[in-house]
Amino acid sequence: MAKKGDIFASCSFASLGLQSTLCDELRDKMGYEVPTLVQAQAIPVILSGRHVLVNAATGTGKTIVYLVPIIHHLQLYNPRIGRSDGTFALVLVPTRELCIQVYEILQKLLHRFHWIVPGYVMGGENRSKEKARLRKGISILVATPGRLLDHLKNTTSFVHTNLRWIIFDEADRILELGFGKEIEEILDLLGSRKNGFDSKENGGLKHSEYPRQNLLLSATLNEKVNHLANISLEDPVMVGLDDKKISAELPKPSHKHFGSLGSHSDEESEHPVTLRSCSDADYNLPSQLVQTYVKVPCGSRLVVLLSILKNLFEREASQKVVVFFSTCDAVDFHYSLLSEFQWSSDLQSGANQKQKLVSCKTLRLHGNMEQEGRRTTFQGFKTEKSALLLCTDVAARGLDFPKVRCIIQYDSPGDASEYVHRVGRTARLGERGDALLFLQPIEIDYLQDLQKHGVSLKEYHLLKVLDSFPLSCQKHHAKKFVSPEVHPWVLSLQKALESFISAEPKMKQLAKDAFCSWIRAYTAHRGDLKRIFMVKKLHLGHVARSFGLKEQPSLVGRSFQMQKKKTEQRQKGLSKKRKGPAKHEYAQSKRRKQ
Ligand SMILES: Nc1ncnc2c1ncn2[C@@H]1O[C@H](COP(=O)(O)OP(=O)(O)OP(=O)(O)O)[C@@H](O)[C@H]1O
Repeated sequence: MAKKGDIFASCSFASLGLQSTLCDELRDKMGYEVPTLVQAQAIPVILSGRHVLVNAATGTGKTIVYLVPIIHHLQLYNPRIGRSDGTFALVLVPTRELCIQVYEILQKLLHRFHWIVPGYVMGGENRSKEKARLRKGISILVATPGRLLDHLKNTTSFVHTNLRWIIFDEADRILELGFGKEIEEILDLLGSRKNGFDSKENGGLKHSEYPRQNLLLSATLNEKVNHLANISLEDPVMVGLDDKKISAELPKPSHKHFGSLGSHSDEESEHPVTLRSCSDADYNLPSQLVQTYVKVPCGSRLVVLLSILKNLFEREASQKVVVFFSTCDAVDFHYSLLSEFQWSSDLQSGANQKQKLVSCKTLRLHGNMEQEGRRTTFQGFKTEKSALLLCTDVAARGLDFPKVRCIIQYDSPGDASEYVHRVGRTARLGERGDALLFLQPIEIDYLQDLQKHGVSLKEYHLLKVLDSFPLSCQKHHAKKFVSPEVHPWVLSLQKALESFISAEPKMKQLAKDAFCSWIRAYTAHRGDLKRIFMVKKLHLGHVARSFGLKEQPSLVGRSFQMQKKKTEQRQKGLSKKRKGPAKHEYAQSKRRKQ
């Protein structure tokens, strides 16, 4: 556990300038006694009306940073705001789950302020019901960008002439998912581009009497956020960014910015915001997070994953664990396998009784699931005391699942910022947490990539875990095995998995589909990471084994060869003229894939 003083400030919410009923609400309804450090730094600045960019570690309470000042101001409006006044604040988030999460926090915070109405619009929901809610009026609206743009264009009864705040939560992710164009259109439609703030009329839109205030928040920032900051923030204050992260190109100090403990410069500046590229900046990670990696040969990956999970839940039956995969198909395959695979325990205990290998409740979450299923999993994993969640990166950003003990990244994340957000689902608000990253021996240079961002990992003691499983028929304890591939436990479990999968047509199909999409995702690693995750170095037979397939199916081989050929052509620049659209398509498919 981190020390209290590393997370919480030594002041009260009231001392930040917040109205007393709201402070009572924070204490009584939310259980918050004092603000976190980032809340103490950012709330007074946001209350002052300045545009702000907040960069703070995962799980430090950034949601409250922007919601509370908005509620503070709205409850002071005299006469009280009503539903017919429409939307005053807009919170943009990258995923549906985050949309619901922010909305639920709002509901709690607004308990005593019933005249301020929260609401949300997002992909996957019923448009006409959303239209009806917008017609009635929503004071604080949480939205995913695509659906919001749809309503801005097509829902005439959506009143936003009083709009005062636009918040980009997980700003970098919104842009990475390819929503850049939508965001620019949204800013234009709302007349909220930089230099448009002071005019009362903009593009036919009547602005409220209050000046606009835009806020950007994330635990990681990238070059695209630079652009967004430049088009949406007017003379912003930086919270949580030290001089290392603000480009050295700028004359210093060029912005009002708060260092890690709130020191600030008073000089004003006309300079645009310039953040250092994420390729050379250190990331903020919770200091109490224990980070490890495990080096596993490709063909043993599946058995090692199952063994580690078995070990985790045997050591501590009541805990929550999240495993990240690169594709929806991989989530589905592992979910079915964990739910259905039963192993004869004669190898383990001498009794001939089949039982589930990992005995815990298993849930899955990915973007190809029906909205209702996504919602049920999301809510279920929040409330469960003990469960295993298998998911894609759709769960990597912003989601606040209480008491997650361990994060396993079975498939490597894209760039280092994704690593930071995935591991950020544990060790929140000073709690303890473990993170384990799977790497194949050929991928080990990824550690250097993380190191560049100040992230260093220790090696996980895999053999100790494998040795801990009783295999009565083998005397493996007497012998030391240096590689997991030849460990008797690994060999027998692999054999059992392969027999199970080959005997079950449904499982076999899931395994094949997962194999294909895993290869596609591996091929899609971008930029610098292609140097580490090289498809041509993969042994496809071993990849097949990692999906419990005895051999690489020929059909799969052909589709992979086609994929590989396309990639090689692209790398050689043969398809240069398709480069632009291809990038866009990648972003589109990324939104669907995760
Ligand atoms: N002042 C506070 N006192 C106690 N708990 C708090 C306080 N502020 C926030 N929390 C709790 O801290 C947890 C993390 O908050 P939140 O999800 O806003 O973090 P975050 O910084 O946005 O994380 P991420 O970067 O992962 O999105 C939540 O469970 C929230 O209820």
